[in-house]
Amino acid sequence: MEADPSAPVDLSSFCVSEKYGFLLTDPLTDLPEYYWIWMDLARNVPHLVQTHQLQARVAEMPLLSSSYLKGHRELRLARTALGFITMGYVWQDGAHQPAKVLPKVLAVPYCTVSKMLGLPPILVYADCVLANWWLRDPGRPMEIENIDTLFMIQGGDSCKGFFLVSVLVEQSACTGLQGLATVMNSMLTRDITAVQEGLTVVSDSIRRMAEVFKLIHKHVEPTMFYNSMRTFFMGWKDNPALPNSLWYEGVPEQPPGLNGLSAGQSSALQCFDLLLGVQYSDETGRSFQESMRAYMPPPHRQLLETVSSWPPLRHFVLWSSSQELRHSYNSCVLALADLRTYHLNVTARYITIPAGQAKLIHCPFGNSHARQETHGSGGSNFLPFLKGIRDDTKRALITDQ
Ligand code: HEM
Repeated sequence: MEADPSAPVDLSSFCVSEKYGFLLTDPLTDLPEYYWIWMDLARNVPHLVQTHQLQARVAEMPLLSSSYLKGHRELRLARTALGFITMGYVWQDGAHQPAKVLPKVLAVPYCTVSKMLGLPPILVYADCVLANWWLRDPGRPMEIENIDTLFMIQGGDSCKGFFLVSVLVEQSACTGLQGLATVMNSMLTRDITAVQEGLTVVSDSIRRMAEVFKLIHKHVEPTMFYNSMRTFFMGWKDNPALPNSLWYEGVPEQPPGLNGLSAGQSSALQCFDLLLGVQYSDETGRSFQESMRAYMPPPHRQLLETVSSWPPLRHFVLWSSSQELRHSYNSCVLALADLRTYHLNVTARYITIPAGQAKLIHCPFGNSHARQETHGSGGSNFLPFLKGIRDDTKRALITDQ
């Protein structure tokens, strides 16, 4: 879809809903009976991995046709189920002993469904967060006690907590996306007051995201995150444990090496960066952020392209000479920088500190942990990357000089 900056932005055309933002609206919880085996294995991944049975159970699976899947939500549920089975299958025996071949019964339908959705055949944020939730009581608000996951990986309640807190952070971004559309559309009509109001909505939403993010401390235990969950998030791009990537059996066109799961695959912060004109100064950081877009659903990717091709907000703020508008813009930039500072502190608690403890107890995984200390599951050398991107955010502030 080509961006047309003379026409107003309509978020629904990018599969962004008023109520749920980038989250999939009302994900289905079950597939047609024909696919019961996928759902059965996917729902039981933690137990089957724990007992080292998943690979054997996959080997017994029949090769199912994807052609009975109807509509977007069935495809998303099928993809999410196959994604959880795949991660469990590859990492069942630990970070040091991954499966090198994904068998045909899994690889073929997974690649087919992924192609239909325009996503790579690996578990991404759009699966395990955006499409992996349901409301226990649809009449009650979306709070952590009232939502649940469809699928999990190792890590018990911490895994559930990690996915659900991310769901709630995404939901908090929802009003910010409405604000973003207001800002973009009001720039077209040069309505300074409406741009300012839109920016206030965006910064309130980013602050709310940061507030909700704090729930992570209550619901995710650092050692569980570091020792149990992260292995299952790892991908097969530049991963020394899989030097030849993963072979998708029976698939004529082999996918390239694929990055592991990262919340960097969320479109929300990238959307706000593009709106505010945050420039990634470091080449590695820039290419990481850009590469993450291939792991986002195509309509969300298109929204990012549209925001990036819009007339720049920073120029508009400078052109307006309005102190109030400049203040609202700067307040938004600061809210985003604060969220990133908070996120950095979270990575210290969940990666740096447990990594130090693993070293002290002579972790048997040896080298595979050496990489896990410095690299995020998405594959970035995360500390300089996250610090750099936080500093880039601050640099977007409009000062008097
Ligand atoms: C235990 C909690 C978390 C940890 C340890 C963590 C860790 C990381 C790491 C290591 C990266 C670097 C990229 C990579 O290689 O994966 C990253 C990036 C990122 N994470 Fe998290 N993360 C956590 C939770 C979250 C949550 C809940 C969100 C929001 C939904 C989030 C949003 C992001 C974003 C947007 C990036 C890309 C960098 C940026 O735009 O600032 N993270 N995270």
